Amino acid sequence: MIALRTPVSLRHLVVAGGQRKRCIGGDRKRGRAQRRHFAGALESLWRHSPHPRCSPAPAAARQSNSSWQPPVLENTAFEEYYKEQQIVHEEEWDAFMSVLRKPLPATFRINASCRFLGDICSKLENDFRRSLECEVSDEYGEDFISPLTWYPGNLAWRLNFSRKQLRKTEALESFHEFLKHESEVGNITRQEAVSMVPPLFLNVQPDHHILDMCAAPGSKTFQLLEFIHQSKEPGLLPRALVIANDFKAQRCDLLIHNTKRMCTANLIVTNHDAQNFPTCSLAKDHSETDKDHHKPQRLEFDRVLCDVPCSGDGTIRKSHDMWRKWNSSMGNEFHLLQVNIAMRGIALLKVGGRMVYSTCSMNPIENEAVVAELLRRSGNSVELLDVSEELPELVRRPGLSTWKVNDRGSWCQTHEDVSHDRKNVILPSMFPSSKSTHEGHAVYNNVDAKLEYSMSFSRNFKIEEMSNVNCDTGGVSASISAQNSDYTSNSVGSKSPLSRCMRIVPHDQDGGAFFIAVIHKLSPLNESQMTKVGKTEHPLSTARTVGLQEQYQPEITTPAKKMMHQHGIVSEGRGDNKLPVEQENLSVDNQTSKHSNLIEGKMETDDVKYSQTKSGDIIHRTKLDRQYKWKGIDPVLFFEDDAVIKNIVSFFGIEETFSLEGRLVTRSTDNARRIYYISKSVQEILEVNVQVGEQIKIASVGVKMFERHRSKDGCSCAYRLSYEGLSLLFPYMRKRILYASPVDFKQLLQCRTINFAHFTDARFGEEASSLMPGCCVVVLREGHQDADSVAMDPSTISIVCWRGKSTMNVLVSPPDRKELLEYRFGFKEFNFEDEKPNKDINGLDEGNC
Ligand SMILES: C[S@@+](CC[C@H](N)C(=O)[O-])C[C@H]1O[C@@H](n2cnc3c(N)ncnc32)[C@H](O)[C@@H]1O
Repeated sequence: MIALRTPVSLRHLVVAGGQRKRCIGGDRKRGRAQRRHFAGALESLWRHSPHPRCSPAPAAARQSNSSWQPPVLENTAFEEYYKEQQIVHEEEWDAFMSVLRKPLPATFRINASCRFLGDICSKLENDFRRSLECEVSDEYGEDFISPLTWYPGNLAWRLNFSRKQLRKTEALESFHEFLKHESEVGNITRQEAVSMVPPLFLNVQPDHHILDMCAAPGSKTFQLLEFIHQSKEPGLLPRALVIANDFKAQRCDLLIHNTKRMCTANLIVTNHDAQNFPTCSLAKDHSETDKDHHKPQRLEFDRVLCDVPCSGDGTIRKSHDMWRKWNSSMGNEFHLLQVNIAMRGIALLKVGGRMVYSTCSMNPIENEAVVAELLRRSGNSVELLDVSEELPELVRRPGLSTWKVNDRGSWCQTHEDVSHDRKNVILPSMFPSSKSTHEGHAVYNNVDAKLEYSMSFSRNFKIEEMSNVNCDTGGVSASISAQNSDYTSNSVGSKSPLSRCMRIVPHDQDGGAFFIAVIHKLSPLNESQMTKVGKTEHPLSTARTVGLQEQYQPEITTPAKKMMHQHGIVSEGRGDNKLPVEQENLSVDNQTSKHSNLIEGKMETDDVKYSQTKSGDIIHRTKLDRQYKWKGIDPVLFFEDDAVIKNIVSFFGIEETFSLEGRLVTRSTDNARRIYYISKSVQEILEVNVQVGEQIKIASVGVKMFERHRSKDGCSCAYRLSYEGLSLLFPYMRKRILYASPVDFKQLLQCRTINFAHFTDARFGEEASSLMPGCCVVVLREGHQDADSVAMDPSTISIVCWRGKSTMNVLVSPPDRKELLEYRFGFKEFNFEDEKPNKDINGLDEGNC
């Protein structure tokens, strides 16, 4: 049996009230909005609760805010619009609408490349699936938690309740805590099931260069990173790389924060309008003189994910606001931006490469109309792939072949129906009709529109079942394909094979809605197609469209935003050398983490004069900043200070086989406080970028590997290791390594600081005390005979520590320590919430244990 933790709901109201006191100026407004939001949330919980006891009295919510209104899950315009568009069959309409009003089941994905994959899966199966089942099966059914059958490797799971119910149900508290913690350390990503689909259709390989054009908040980027890191050996990096881009700087911050959990050297986060994502072509004369012919001469990608900004009405089940906001012009407003972004994606795609176009909208103007336009513009350079054999268990429907365009309440079948003064807003490309002169497309003229129509309601159809459909688009000359955008026909159905697009509809699998199309590039775009990509003007400027998107999309909300604030996350390259106030005010915490930069403060110094390059100095850098073309973003600089590198190499005993040349970077205003490590593939891109005059605006790159400290313990190396980069470097380290017994290792994780004399294994205490002060690595000693076998064993557990005057101090964040304690030692009671940060690395000498 379950019971709602009513006090939690009340606590939310109290918190909201409490915030009011603290609010000043504009924040007061936000406080009011938040209270309204909480009241709405309570009411919504009440409405949707499957259990009468889950019903906090709406009166209580009303008391807190007199303007409280129950959420209205209705919108007549929405219903009329989609009925007219026939996005589902008439008989299905009620089922469709009723599912839209139900809470969305919570779903999550396990990180395929995480270290404790087996432990997490077994915990899910044993601790939660079996044991919780008896407790909650009355309410949520026997299968209250089950894997999504279509997701490879049983790595994605679905719950029989929404995220809200998960938060509010007492019996699920430990499960909720588990999900929160695992998300924080990067083992789990809480993501809507349908949103997991597009990356799966990219068929990513370990050597692929991948562009994620509109990437924030980064759940799909994270998936792509998982794919490329799945089969890595300890210390070896894949050849692949991901460039994750987003136009909005604030959303780039979120993207950086979320992808940091992956600790990857193979990621570049960029901040461009995807419509104009740079090509970075090297001049011909340069490529001819370049000896290394394997180096990229132009930025091109094997895979492009084009998950474009959209009206987002496919998320209506979780964004209740959408019911109120939705109007029929939303889809129209995004259409051309989507076409332009996707055309840029096609231009950047290698011949033979795959691009996935996707939206979380149900609107054909943002979906099939965009794909049809891409096919028209690209002519025989691309084909729409039939992927019906891939992910066969995923229930999906074919794309529509007919739709209409609604302009201010009037329906138009063709562009000719559009009133004269609206013709530049309602574009020809929004209509299915086109008189394609394209031979390849002409093949589809034979397809009976009725056949496609009826097929659009059958599930998981096979393209082969369509007798006369042929996807060969070859043999069309460039001059013919250049004429493809001809919209003069009066026919209503599209001539493109749009049934190959995929629509995921909410009532098929009790999820959200999504649209996916997979495009294969057959030959380079010709010049006129390329020019068109650059020249198309939107009746709405990009700024306006982004503004629209802000309006329609839920803001980056609380938990993630709060975390970013707590951890002082900003785009690493943005700003003016200033840390956020919160971060600056943090006194030294002796933890480092992939989630935070908390180690700053006393362990680092700004008064060390640092030479950026062999010849450079601070003045040189300031000049460089002034020259740098991207305002507000710090340039990425290759770290080439030989003296510092030699010192680090010798201090930690880093083997020559670990490539450092050209693989260390820093940011210009960072004063080389942090040094990041990049993969070979990233290095090559950065080199090309330098050669082409910094065309790529880089917000974040690589994995943090070294951080400068300012300890006065007498350490001979100015840098310490970062836990984020440890797994990569450790197999190549020969010095500064200590081996602790399980008892001492566990104690270190629990206490953070231990006096040398207090280790259970006295010999370990002596070894620690005889080590020179400074950063070191403590390895869990278990069954290993020699250093080589330890280093190359992927299951080796090691942590970054600081050997102080008389103590050993752990430099690992609380969530990471919790993870190690739980999965390595089965210790579940570790609660770090109340843990106070240590004030000072020297103060640690008192020792906590
Ligand atoms: C649908 S969301 C992407 C979701 C993301 N792929 C994920 O799975 O987490 C669309 C994103 O596009 C970004 N965006 C909007 N206009 C853009 C543009 N012109 N170029 C690049 N990104 C843009 C928005 O900031 C937003 O983060």
